[in-house]
Amino acid sequence: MSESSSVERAGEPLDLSLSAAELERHREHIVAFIRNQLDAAGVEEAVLGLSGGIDSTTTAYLAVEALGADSVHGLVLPSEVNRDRNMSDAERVAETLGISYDVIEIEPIVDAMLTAVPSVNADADTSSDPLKTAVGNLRVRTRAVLNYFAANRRQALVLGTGNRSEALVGYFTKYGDGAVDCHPIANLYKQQVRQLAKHLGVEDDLAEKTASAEMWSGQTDAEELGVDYDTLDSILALHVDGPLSTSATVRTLDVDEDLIEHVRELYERSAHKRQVPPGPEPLY
Ligand SMILES: Nc1ncnc2c1ncn2[C@@H]1O[C@H](COP(=O)(O)OP(=O)(O)OC[C@H]2O[C@@H]([n+]3cccc(C(=O)O)c3)[C@H](O)[C@@H]2O)[C@@H](O)[C@H]1O
Ligand SMILES: Nc1ncnc2c1ncn2[C@@H]1O[C@H](COP(=O)(O)OP(=O)(O)OP(=O)(O)O)[C@@H](O)[C@H]1O
Ligand SMILES: [Mg+2]
Repeated sequence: MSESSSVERAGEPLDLSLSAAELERHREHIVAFIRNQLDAAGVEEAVLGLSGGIDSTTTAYLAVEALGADSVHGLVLPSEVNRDRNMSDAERVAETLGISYDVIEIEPIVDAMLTAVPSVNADADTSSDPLKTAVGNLRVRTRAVLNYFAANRRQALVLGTGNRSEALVGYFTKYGDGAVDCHPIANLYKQQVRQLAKHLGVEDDLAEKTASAEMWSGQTDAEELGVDYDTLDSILALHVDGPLSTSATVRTLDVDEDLIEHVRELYERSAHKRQVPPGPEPLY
């Protein structure tokens, strides 16, 4: 990766866009998937976290199509680092869809946990790694606890919002936003999620919003990953999911070889997040 820019971009990203007919097939396939997941679990409701971002918005639209508005419940869970605009967008999504939702401030819960940890004092500098990531992940895992409390209470499943791009590079918190019962949009690369969102009627300002995990102020996915999603998706499709060699991927996308290696390393290092936690072989 070059030193000059913190976000690498391909000269010629791959066009992964789906045709209208393909988008319609994905829509039907995912809607059927959600219904099947609930049927198999013997429950009638689903809950999901609403962040105002495109992954949760798209998943919420699909869930309402699958189950009806009365069977979907949203959790809007602001922390001190969430932008107000994103939280009001999350509420806008719930209101547009006509689903019930709770707004629960998570910072007091996070603060209580940090206060309870002896080695983290109240004045600790949480703005630099590794504490910054640890606290960010604590916020994400606090949301998972609240999502499961809602699911237990309502006899519901927790819908995840992970897409294919995030899953392949491990860009999620293990047992945080990864702690869910199923991921309806798991087959779609990030740019295809945006496309499906527009196809479903999600407003453009939501569909085109810059992706952010909002684990700390000012975080964007592209800056942290070191690559923008169109480029990341292209490398994943050609080289990680697909058969192209490093050099062929470099030529096709007009990117540095270092960037391909960076993405492959993210993929390999995050294998543990895509697996069930292992134990030793049985001993007889
Ligand atoms: N090889 C290995 N085998 C088994 N387990 C391994 C392991 N390496 C680490 N681990 C375990 O995994 C932990 C690290 O994983 P984890 O706790 O997830 O932490 P980590 O991967 O360091 O951080 C989460 C990343 O996901 C991003 N994120 C999180 C949430 C949402 C979004 C979003 O897009 O919205 C993005 C976040 O910005 C950050 O870059 C280690 O502390 C260790 O417990
Ligand atoms: N403040 C929040 N309140 C409730 N749920 C949240 C909040 N922040 C994140 N989440 C949950 O965690 C998921 C993962 O966050 P992520 O940022 O990857 O997705 P997104 O916000 O929907 O889309 P984008 O990646 O484009 O920002 C969200 O889809 C949502 O379900
Ligand atoms: Mg987000």
